[in-house]
Amino acid sequence: MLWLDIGNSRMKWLYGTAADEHGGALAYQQPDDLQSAPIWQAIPKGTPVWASSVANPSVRQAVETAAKQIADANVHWARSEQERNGLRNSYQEISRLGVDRWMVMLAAWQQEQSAFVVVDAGSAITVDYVDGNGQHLGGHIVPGLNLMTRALFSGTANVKFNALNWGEIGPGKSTEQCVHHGVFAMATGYLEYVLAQWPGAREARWLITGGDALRLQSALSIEAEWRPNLVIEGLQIFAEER
Ligand SMILES: Nc1ncnc2c1ncn2[C@@H]1O[C@H](COP(=O)(O)OP(=O)(O)O)[C@@H](O)[C@H]1O
Ligand SMILES: CC(C)(COP(=O)(O)O)[C@@H](O)C(=O)NCCC(=O)O
Ligand SMILES: [K+]
Repeated sequence: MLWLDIGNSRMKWLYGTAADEHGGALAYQQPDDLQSAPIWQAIPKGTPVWASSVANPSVRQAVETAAKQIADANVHWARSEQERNGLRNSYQEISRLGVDRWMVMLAAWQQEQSAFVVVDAGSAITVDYVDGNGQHLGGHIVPGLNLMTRALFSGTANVKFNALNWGEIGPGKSTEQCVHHGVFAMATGYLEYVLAQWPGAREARWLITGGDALRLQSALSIEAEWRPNLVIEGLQIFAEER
């Protein structure tokens, strides 16, 4: 089985048999970039593929084409649901909830069976709160570290630079430092706000995933369990019983 987690910045994969398990990630600009992922050449022809995607339909199309042409494989797409295994979606319009958010909640709920907050720090930072009965209480969507930085780059004339270096929040003494420290303070300060203001959040278990998870985890005042493959773990639950 090949498992794919397709976000707005990167495709992450896990190919698994007990004897042979490997994972990887590829950042993409254009949908077709994903056709060059090395995983397509690495899997046996006809391998079943399960995927969660929050990218646009042309990305889905590119993935289906690569799977078919290179690996003769069909792709099964996960979707958000009203209820599964006692976990209940709070959205009125079920399918509007990002499927990656549903996947991480499924994985977290299976493990915890008690109240949890799950943070997915990718292109966007999503935070979802589930109570001890499996009821999704709702969540937040805010821009991630990269997106916040790019918003500054695109909306100002003199704030532009390359290397990205997160982790500090003190006063900066260069454009790079001022942006890095400030944006990191926004993200961590925001999460501390959720922790302090959502009733019961401090008593809940916290889990964190996504490309910026480790950086944020180390800055949080609450212990959040780092689970790098949480979307794929949810996908495996989704694929189990249909
Ligand atoms: N090679 C990379 N390309 C893009 N983002 C990266 C890369 N390595 C780490 N990141 C960080 O990961 C974040 C994106 O996380 P990820 O979980 O891959 O996003 P998404 O699921 O939205 O595709 C960015 O904010 C960035 O800081
Ligand atoms: C919020 C998201 C953009 C996060 O995507 P990501 O950062 O993982 O690329 C994605 O879950 C999404 O497109 N959600 C749909 C809107 C919603 O969940 O309400
Ligand atoms: K996310």
